[in-house]
Amino acid sequence: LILRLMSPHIRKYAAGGVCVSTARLDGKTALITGANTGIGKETALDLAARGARVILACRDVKKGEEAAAEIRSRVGGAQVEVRELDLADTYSIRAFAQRFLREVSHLHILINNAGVMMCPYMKTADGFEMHLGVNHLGHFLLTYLLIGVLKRSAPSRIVVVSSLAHYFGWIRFHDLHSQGSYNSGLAYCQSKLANVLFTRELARKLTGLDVTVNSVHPGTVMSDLVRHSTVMSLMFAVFSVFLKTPQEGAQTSTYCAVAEELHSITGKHFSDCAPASVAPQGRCDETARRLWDVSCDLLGIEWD
Ligand SMILES: NC(=O)C1=CN([C@@H]2O[C@H](COP(=O)(O)OP(=O)(O)OC[C@H]3O[C@@H](n4cnc5c(N)ncnc54)[C@H](OP(=O)(O)O)[C@@H]3O)[C@@H](O)[C@H]2O)C=CC1
Ligand SMILES: CC1=C(/C=C/C(C)=C/C=C/C(C)=C/C=O)C(C)(C)CCC1
Repeated sequence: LILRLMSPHIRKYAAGGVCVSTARLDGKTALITGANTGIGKETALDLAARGARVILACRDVKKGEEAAAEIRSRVGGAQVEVRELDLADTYSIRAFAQRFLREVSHLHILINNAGVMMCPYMKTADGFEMHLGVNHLGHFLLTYLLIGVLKRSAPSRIVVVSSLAHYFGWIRFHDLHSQGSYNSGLAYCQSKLANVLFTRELARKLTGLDVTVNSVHPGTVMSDLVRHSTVMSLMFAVFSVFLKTPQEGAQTSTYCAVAEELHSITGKHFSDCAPASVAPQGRCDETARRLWDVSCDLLGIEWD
């Protein structure tokens, strides 16, 4: 009964920061990975409502089309398109980028949102551990392939959806793919720390080019992310009143993508539409550079 009485107050508190920017995005193009559900879908809806052409990059085109139809029904005149992208397969990422670059001339907002959490030990098509492969390496390659169009479209922004979970991660350079020992929670935390370190190093490399990159903790959000963990699914069900809705969880991604006051802010981390602190292991330039070099080697690319 107490919880029920308190519920509206808890909900108001749990909802967190709101993006109050009224910035319009008419004539702008945005690309969001994993936009068929959860935080990505709500971010896509918000950007579409601001007038952007929004490309939903999804591994399951059918699910993507369902999300696009929902967005069109909620936002009159929404310009949303679905393209196939499986971040667990570098062939798919390259095919996606090739088609994208053929069909789309500008890209003003890239949101690296897709993610997998606490899955059983699995490898991507290229033999990368799934968390590292999808959450970090897949987005690393995608960003590499799209950096030219982002530069040509400047001012442009990259938003990397990381997590507070990066605090509990460290980069295990001696066993990046967890072949020696695997803990699904730690593998997730490692990949979210990689997101923060990637943001840091990319921001350094893009200095002066009017392409910014910031990372985000969306909050603890009720979504399909916990699908692989029974314990987490139960916790989410029990604590649901404390969790953000996906719409609330999308606020900080949207804020980093559109807020006027962030036009020249880069290499920073945000939560609840405000600057947030980064764990010490996420502030180490040497680790960021080392991870960058290892990622290039694994993907067979050169990116200075
Ligand atoms: N929910 C939370 O509490 C928190 C979430 N985050 C981060 O927010 C981001 C969004 O998560 P959220 O919306 O909660 O989770 P969801 O599980 O609802 O959404 C994740 C999205 O990523 C997609 N995805 C997974 N694997 C791949 C792949 N191989 N290729 C392409 N797309 C893929 C999923 O597609 P499909 O539907 O086909 O599986 C889905 O669209 C993630 O990066 C997550 O780490 C961070 C902190 C907390
Ligand atoms: C125990 C507990 C909570 C549960 C937290 C959980 C389950 C966090 C999950 C975080 C995730 C999934 C991060 C992803 O990057 C709440 C709701 C804060 C309320 C207070 C007690």
